[in-house]
Amino acid sequence: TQNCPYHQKASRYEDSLSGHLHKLPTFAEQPVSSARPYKPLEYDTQKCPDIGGLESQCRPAKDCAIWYDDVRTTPGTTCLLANGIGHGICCPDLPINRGESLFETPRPCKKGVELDARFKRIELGWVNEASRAGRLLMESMIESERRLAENEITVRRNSSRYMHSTIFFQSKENSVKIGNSSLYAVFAAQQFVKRYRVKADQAACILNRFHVKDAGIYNECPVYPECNQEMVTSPYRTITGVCNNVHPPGSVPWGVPNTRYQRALAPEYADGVWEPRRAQNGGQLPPPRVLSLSLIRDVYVPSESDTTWVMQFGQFVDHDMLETVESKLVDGSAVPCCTDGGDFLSEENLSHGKCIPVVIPEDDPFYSNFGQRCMEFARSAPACRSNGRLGYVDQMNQNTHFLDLSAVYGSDEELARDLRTFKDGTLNVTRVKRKGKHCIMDLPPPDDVGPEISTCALSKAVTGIDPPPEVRCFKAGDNRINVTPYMVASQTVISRQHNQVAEQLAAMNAHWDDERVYQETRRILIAQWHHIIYNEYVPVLVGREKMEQLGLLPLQYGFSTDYDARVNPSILNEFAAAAFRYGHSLVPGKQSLINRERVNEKDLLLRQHFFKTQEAYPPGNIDKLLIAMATIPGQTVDNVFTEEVTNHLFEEEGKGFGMDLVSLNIQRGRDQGLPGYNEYRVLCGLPRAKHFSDLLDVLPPKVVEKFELLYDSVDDIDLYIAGVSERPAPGALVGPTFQCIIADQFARLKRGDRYFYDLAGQAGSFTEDQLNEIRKTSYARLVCDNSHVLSTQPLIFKSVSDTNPIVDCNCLASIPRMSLLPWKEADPTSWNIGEYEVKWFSDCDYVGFDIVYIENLGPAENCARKCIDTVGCNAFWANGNWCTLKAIPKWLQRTRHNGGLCGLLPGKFF
Ligand code: HEM
Ligand SMILES: [Ca+2]
Repeated sequence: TQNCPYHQKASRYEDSLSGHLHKLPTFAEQPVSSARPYKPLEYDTQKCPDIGGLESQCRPAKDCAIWYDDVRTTPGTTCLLANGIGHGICCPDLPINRGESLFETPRPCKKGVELDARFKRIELGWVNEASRAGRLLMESMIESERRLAENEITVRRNSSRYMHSTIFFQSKENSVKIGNSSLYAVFAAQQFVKRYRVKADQAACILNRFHVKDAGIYNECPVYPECNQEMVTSPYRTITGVCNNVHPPGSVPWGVPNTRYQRALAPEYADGVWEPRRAQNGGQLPPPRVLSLSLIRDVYVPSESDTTWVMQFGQFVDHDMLETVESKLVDGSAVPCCTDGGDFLSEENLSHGKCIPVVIPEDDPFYSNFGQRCMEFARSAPACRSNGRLGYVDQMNQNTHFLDLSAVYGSDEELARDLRTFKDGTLNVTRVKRKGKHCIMDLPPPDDVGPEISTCALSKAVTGIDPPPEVRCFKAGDNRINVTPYMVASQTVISRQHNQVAEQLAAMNAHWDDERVYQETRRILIAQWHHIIYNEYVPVLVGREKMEQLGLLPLQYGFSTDYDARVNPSILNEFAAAAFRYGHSLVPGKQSLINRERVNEKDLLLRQHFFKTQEAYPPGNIDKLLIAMATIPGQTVDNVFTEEVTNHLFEEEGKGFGMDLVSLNIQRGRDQGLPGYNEYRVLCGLPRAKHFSDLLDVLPPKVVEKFELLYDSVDDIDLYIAGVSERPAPGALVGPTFQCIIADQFARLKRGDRYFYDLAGQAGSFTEDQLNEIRKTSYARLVCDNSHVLSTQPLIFKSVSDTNPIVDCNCLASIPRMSLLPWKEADPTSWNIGEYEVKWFSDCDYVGFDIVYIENLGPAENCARKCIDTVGCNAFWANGNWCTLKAIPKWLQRTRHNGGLCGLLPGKFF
């Protein structure tokens, strides 16, 4: 029907398939295996201007994403594709990647640091003693946790702390176990440095000499399977990412869940082990909340070229790459770090060490209205000592580090199974019944945890109506899917895409079972995901030149050979705790519903919609959220944040205040041991600042002024606050320091991923035809194909402009769609007309071979008759094995579904 184009769309891959088989391909369904190198199509008669001295050609917009800034400022770069039917953009070929070297892994013994003479020889006895003391501390920690419970100091359901810890940082049982048991080694190391007065910058070097086992310290690291031949040669990545990097037996594999973040720089813990950093003068650093208050709030600084999708896609990618394990009580519940009334816990109860609450100043212009002095903050959990030696704390990632859509498929086998239907390779969904004239499509499946985590509906107090009973939290590969309505909409698009591709693959390859369809679909989706990230998203974030420098540019044709088994793909601690949180500066205070006429129907105030999924259900709302993200300008990365996250993060209904995300970010950086901003300037090639005024090269004067006021030394400045405040680097969304950290990370995720989508000669490599189809992917196309937005601009991260105008989703010239035809596999059980070699077996022993002719004889009976008349039928393919098959009826069965195609065996039998 007219109102429901989706039903017509559902068969789109078949359409393009039949197009290939029966008629000449239209311009839009360009033949599989597009030209190489990029050859302008004949109809592109228009002359394109030179761009930056380079010759340019008219292409679909997605092939110009990386040039967009240049294109926008060069006149005459809009062009017509396909005999004037589709809108295109003129841009040059991409430059050749350079692929410069990545950050070096820091070593336990710092260059230039002399060990004190008394540490030249240390006996194991010292460590044993420290280990005993550490064990006592551990016992006392467990004791104080018991006291907390006795005194009924717990995290109250529905409080913002509950949302932060139990819902946002939902930790899996084994992650909590690893985190808690790893504390033995942490306490032992802390006791050691304390007792023997080891200087912080020597601690790692000295501790590294001791094996935890020798010191009698409990250390439980998960045991990983060895990589067998099947894992090494599988075309599909494992769900956990294990054996992506083929690890030597007994070692800890890279990139798998519950392994540590790596570091670009050695940490700066005050004690060299786990104590948060202190100021250079030995005193306290400025309280995070004071720094946060120095930021500018709620001044809307719209981006002149980006859409809100840049923010939202970033968060989605973030949820693929990482989720830090937060410390939990030994029983797995949230750690309370303040009283429910917002005061500090008394000394006695504080002693368990998992907390470093954020101090709220007495005169806080906001929180003082609510009598709040203490903001909850539990430390990130320590990772196990995977190298078996003592040392400083590293934090751990609960997700697969790889870009593998783990936010959709799950990072562990159990969850991955829960998300599947095990029918036709599809994922579970919520089917919303059809109401009214809207076409309602599937939503992600409900989380079946039950009412314990039932904060997903807005109460009557906010909406004036009782929450409808069907409202549930959604379930996905990452638990943070429910964090905002935009996030739900983003995940919805990908889960619909999975099911569409699966449906088409299954139809095309009837002989594939559920597992095969699921894995092939997952492989295609992850490849599309990679292409969007490196072709559309990373360019916006770090700019073309930085991409070229680090080898991040996607190829226009052919294969890459960039995989390097020595590159550790793991997420950098600096990336997780600071750089990739750049996105918080882009978060808008409201999310909106905008209809197809581009009329804003409704604003959702963020504070009311954290972990509320109610708005995802009404028919058409997902579309309206998707349109809003493509329509509303994004923001700039700067020191301007919305109050919705700096005062009202995870606000409990009716309280009037929530948490402050900027304070959490700064505190998290200290919690995870990040050195100061100045160190990262040096790492990233900026001069080390000696005075505050040296910061003016990349920071605005107003910011430098504030830093000078608040920090005692330039070396004290926290990475996060300075990083977001930097002026954007040329061509980039972020400043040079975040740009350098983010680019290094995306280079690792490319070079260190054996299943990266454009690699040649790897187990997971695509054929060239397949790869060229994947390259047709754009984010706009995925949004178009999995919603009813009906029209959009082709570069969805970029605002609508003359160069990037809104086009109809059906316009395949402007927003191409990949064809799945190269995934059509010859089905050995469904014969096509032609000649086949048949192996002969006598009771399954090989006796020889013959040629079989398949021809079309009409109905199956004819076939059987001819068989008997001419040659007789003796053997055929069954269940994937060549075997004798003497009975004619089975032969009939095999031919029947082929509508009269029949195998004829000339002459020779046994
Ligand atoms: C409404 C939008 C968002 C909300 C409510 C939100 C909320 C949060 C919260 C509460 C944390 C944990 C803070 C802590 O205790 O350390 C966090 C961490 C983080 N956020 Fe966001 N965020 C949002 C958007 C974004 C965006 C747009 C990006 C990136 C483009 C992003 C990247 C990150 C990263 C990388 C972390 C670290 C996560 C971890 O270590 O597990 N966030 N966010
Ligand atoms: Ca992942």
